Amino acid sequence: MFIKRLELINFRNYSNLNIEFINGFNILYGQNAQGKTNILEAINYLSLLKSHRSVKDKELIKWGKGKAYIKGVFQKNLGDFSVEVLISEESRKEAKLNGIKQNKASEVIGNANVVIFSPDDLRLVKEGPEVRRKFIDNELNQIKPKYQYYLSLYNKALFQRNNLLKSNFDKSLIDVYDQQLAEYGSYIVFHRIEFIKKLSIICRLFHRKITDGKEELVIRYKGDVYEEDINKIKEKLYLSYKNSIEEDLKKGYTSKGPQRDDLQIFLNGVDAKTFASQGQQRTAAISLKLSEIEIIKGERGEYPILLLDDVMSELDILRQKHLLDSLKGLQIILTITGIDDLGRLDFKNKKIFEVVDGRVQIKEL
Ligand SMILES: Nc1ncnc2c1ncn2[C@@H]1O[C@H](COP(=O)(O)OP(=O)(O)OP(=O)(O)O)[C@@H](O)[C@H]1O
Repeated sequence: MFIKRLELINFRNYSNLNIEFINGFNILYGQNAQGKTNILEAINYLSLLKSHRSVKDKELIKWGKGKAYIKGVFQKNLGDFSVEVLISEESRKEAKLNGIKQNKASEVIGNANVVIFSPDDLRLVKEGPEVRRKFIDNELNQIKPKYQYYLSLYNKALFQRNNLLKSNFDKSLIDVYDQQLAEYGSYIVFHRIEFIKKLSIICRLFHRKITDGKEELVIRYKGDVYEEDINKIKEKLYLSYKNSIEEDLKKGYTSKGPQRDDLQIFLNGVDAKTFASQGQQRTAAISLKLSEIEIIKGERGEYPILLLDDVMSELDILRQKHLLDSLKGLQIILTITGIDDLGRLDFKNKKIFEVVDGRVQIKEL
């Protein structure tokens, strides 16, 4: 799949942008704070209907304006399709697929498949569990259209249960939330386990290739409940909320459930978070991200669009080469700040855009 055209009106620092990409290697080049990441953010928004930067929709609207508009025209094997979103200060966002307004976000999410790789992802192994949960959730949001819906229902119920724990509450109400959390949580845990199983096989192979067979990467789901059957997950989750009520009352928050899940990562048999070098951790992160691309290909039958946000500068030459060698055949949209970096990116089919203060022009080298 690839994006042919992107149109932005009053999105971040863009008043009006119309940009045509090639099905190859697209380079957004420019100094800091010019609007390179904003373009990647807009493309990613068309895939997930939310920003990858954990910001509220309103922050995406150009300062002083009331609405922001994003449109992307994509091409996949079966033909072209478009996704449009209108984000407004006052009302709910409106999304269209092929020009037709959709009432359910799940009808729009995941049509455009995008993998975004930013310097934060290079810290996937090193950072706390929330980064790894986000990695898993973003992937599942794309391949399971209902996942984001269940996740938001879960988070709402969790927020209400936590509020109840902190207040003078009627104890019987807690059970209502325990049932809701078990219902929504079982969907989340079931799909996370299934995804991590697939991911573990693919990333092991990738990692062997990237490290010339020197390192063995093993990943494992770490959660309160591990079962294959969704009903068993539901039963066990329900029991874990029930059994932890005394502890939760003391703590003032819900101590069990998928909001605490993690991904354990081992390199040659030892915990990579604690024992691996920074370079090894980064390489493992690359293997995980590359596997994400393969999983989307497996589910959707086509490669996703790959957005690389300033990751090249954080990798040494050898890792840059391994990364780029693994990416042939994908549409890549990449941001860089240094013009010198361009020489190192040895791609034939490329288009270079210079980004200056919310304006983009094609650059011939
Ligand atoms: N809602 C908004 N309205 C107008 N301008 C905005 C808005 N949000 C962010 N900006 C501006 O967008 C610019 C940042 O753009 P972006 O994050 O894309 O930078 P970048 O070119 O990727 O830079 P870097 O190389 O530092 O990552 C900043 O100048 C910021 O002030």
